Amino acid sequence: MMPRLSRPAAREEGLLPLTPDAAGVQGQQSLRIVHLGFGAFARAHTALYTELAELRSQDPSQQWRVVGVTQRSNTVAEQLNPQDGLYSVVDVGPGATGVQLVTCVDEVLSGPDESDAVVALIADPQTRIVCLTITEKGYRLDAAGHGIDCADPEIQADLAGRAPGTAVGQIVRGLQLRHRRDAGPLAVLSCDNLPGNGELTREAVRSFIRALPEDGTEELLAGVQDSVSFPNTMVDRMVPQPTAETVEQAARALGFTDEGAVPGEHFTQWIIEDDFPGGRPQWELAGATFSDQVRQWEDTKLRMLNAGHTLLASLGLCVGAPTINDAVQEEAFARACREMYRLEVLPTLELPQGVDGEAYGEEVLHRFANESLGHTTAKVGSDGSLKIGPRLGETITRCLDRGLTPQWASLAVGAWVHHVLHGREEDVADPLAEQMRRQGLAAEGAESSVSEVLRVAGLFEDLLERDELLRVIVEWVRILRTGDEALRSEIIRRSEERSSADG
Ligand SMILES: NC(=O)c1ccc[n+]([C@@H]2O[C@H](COP(=O)([O-])OP(=O)(O)OC[C@H]3O[C@@H](n4cnc5c(N)ncnc54)[C@H](O)[C@@H]3O)[C@@H](O)[C@H]2O)c1
Ligand SMILES: O=P(O)(O)OC[C@@H](O)[C@@H](O)[C@H](O)[C@H](O)CO
Repeated sequence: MMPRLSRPAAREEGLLPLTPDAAGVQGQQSLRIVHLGFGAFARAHTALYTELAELRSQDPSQQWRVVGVTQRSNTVAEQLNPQDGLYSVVDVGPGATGVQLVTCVDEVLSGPDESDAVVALIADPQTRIVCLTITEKGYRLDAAGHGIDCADPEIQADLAGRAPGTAVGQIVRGLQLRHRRDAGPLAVLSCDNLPGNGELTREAVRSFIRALPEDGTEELLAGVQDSVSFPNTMVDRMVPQPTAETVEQAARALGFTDEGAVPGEHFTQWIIEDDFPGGRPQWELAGATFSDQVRQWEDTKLRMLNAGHTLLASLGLCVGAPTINDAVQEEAFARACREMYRLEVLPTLELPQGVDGEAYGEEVLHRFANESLGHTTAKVGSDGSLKIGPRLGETITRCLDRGLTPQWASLAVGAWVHHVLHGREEDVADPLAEQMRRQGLAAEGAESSVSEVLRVAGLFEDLLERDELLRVIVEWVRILRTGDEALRSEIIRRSEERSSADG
């Protein structure tokens, strides 16, 4: 049997250098990143950038270490802690360069079970950055997205003073303690796929503080204003969930069993606002770009890549395509994606300087076709009630404002609604799944059924007053009801109709 990965074993095999003391590096100051939501993406992207930056840094006086925090299940803690925090990232698909061992993680704490320890770490002066990859739903925002949802029972329990169970609760309790101790400045860095993720996290934190029942909230708000930054950032790397094959690939490369190995496509990008008052790793050495055009990058990525992902995942779920690669191999679905980019997204998008929108779209489609990735339509298509707005809302609004019918973006919405209403119940992964289906199916007629699902999801409420949007979504849902072949032919027919109109 292959031995389990650990620091002593890896050192013995020459995978790790000797300990810092033995290597003679004196006076190192270890600074800390606390990463809330230490799932697959955090390990294959953000922590990997820290690892590579540390490896390439010429500055031995500072060393950055990461403590991961699980939020819901303790699987990652159970995988990484017996390995002394070590794990590997397996590059898969075109351009893959192999397996990278990540050594910068000290430990993984359990958010649910060790909440007080998490708060204490956030408050520790050596902690300079709190990162988040907690998924869209982890922010527990109100329907308008302007702050936390004070009606959420978990938020209420955190506000009432229990050891905090939500990510925003953990951050605020940590900031409270930090403020009392005068522990110095901090950056809170949301790396989730949300537009304006930094601003949105700032608002979540501020609204939580405002809702606290205790005294001293004004002072804390002022402290946050003075010493806590919330940089916006765009993150990009397709990271599917690890499988047994990932563990096997890592084992072949390392000679150890790595229960925490994660896969990722070779492509990776990170654009960040440079606002880290307590310092930061030299992530630029690992390929990150510090830019004042983060908003344009975020919009481009969300409205092109993530919207395309949502379109393909929803269509794939409707026709039984298990992966994004399977979905994009379907000529009709790839066409739908291209048409959405060409006719609806690009004409209404402000691209970052120097980016060619058409080439960006083609590259994204090429990345979707990575057959080694196994990115499932189930995972990408999950939580549609929270993802559709940030990915498709802006495109739909801007098209309607210009008098254009956003029929391809509406196909993504229609396919998702169809899946919610008629997919196998166990396949609809969404916090509102049960309510959307029950109320949607109880409504009389296709139109009411679709608008009921969208209403429960809090999507496009103001836009639905414009008949055009509801009409086109309902049309797609009707086509989807008639079967997969009818759907494919209708997509091809409409795209050809459009091409001949253009030509
Ligand atoms: N996987 C990717 O390709 C990718 C790429 C770019 C950005 N991201 C961002 O990273 C996020 C996580 O993706 P992942 O691949 O790591 O997923 P994952 O399922 O591996 O991990 C999700 C993490 O979020 C936490 N989480 C889930 N629900 C939560 C909740 N209600 N409250 C608090 N925490 C919660 C989990 O505990 C876990 O740590 C995505 O939602 C996205 O915003 C992912
Ligand atoms: O991670 P989610 O669930 O927010 O979205 C699923 C995918 O669209 C997403 O993770 C992409 O793979 C990623 O954004 C690529 O950078």
